[in-house]
Amino acid sequence: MNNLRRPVIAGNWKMYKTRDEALQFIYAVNQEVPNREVVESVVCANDVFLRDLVKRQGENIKIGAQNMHYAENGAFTGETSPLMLETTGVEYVIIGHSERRAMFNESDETVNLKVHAAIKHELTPIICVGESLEIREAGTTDAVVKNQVVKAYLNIDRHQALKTIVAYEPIWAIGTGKTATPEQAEETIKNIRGVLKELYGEDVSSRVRILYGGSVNTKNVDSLLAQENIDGALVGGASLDAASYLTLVNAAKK
Ligand SMILES: O=C(CO)COP(=O)(O)O
Repeated sequence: MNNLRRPVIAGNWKMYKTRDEALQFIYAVNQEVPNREVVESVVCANDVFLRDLVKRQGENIKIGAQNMHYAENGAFTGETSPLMLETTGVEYVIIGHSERRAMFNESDETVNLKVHAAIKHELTPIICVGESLEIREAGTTDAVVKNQVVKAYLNIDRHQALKTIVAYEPIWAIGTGKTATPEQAEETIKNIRGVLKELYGEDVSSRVRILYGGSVNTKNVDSLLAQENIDGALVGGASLDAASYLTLVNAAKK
C-alpha cells in the first residue's frame, strides 16, 4: 500500500445471503469497521435488498451493487439500470466481474459503457480485469490485461479516471483457494498502474486505487497488502463471515 491512496476492502457477496443474513452482517460490523478516513469498507450485495442495507449502514461502511445495465431504461428484462441503483443510495458498483464476462456475455465494450454510466450516476465503478489460467501459462497476461484496461477506459477523461477503482482478479485464483503470490499480484498490478500512466500520466495513475481479488483470506491478506501497488482487496468467500471481514478491513488499517 502507499500513503497516496486510501485502502479499499470490498466484499463481493455474489449470490449468497438472504436479506436477514445480510442485515445481521451489517449490524455486526457497523460499529467495528475502521474509520472511513483510514479504510474504505464496502460490501457489494444483491440488488433486492440494497436499499435496506443502505438504510442501516453505519458511518464507516458503504454498500455497492455487483452489476448494472449501462442504459437508464429500456426493454431489458431482468436488468437493473444505473438510475435505479442511484435510488437505492449505493455508492459503488462492480463492473465486468469475470463471472459476468464468462456467464453473462459481458465484453470489454459493455464494460466501457457501464463505466461511463456509473460515473455519470456518481457511482464508483470497481472495474474488474484478469486473465485465465491458459493466458497466464502462455505468458501473455500483461498484454491481455493491458487490453482490458485500455478498453474499459475508452473515452474516459483524467478527471473521470480518478473516480474509478480497478480490481485485478486472475480467474484461476477465484474461488479456487489458489491465490496469486503477493509478487505475482504486485507484478500485474504494477503493470496496470503503468497502463494508467500511459493513458493519463503519473498524477492520475499514482492516485487510482488498484485492488487484488482471488482467494484473499485472513491468512494471506497481510502479505498481499504489503505490496507497494496493492491498495486493497475485492473478496468473495472470506467476506461472507462478519469476523473474517473485520479481520480483513483491520489488516488494511496499517
Ligand atoms: O471473485 C472474487 C471477488 O470478486 C473472489 O472470490 P473469492 O475471494 O471467493 O476467491
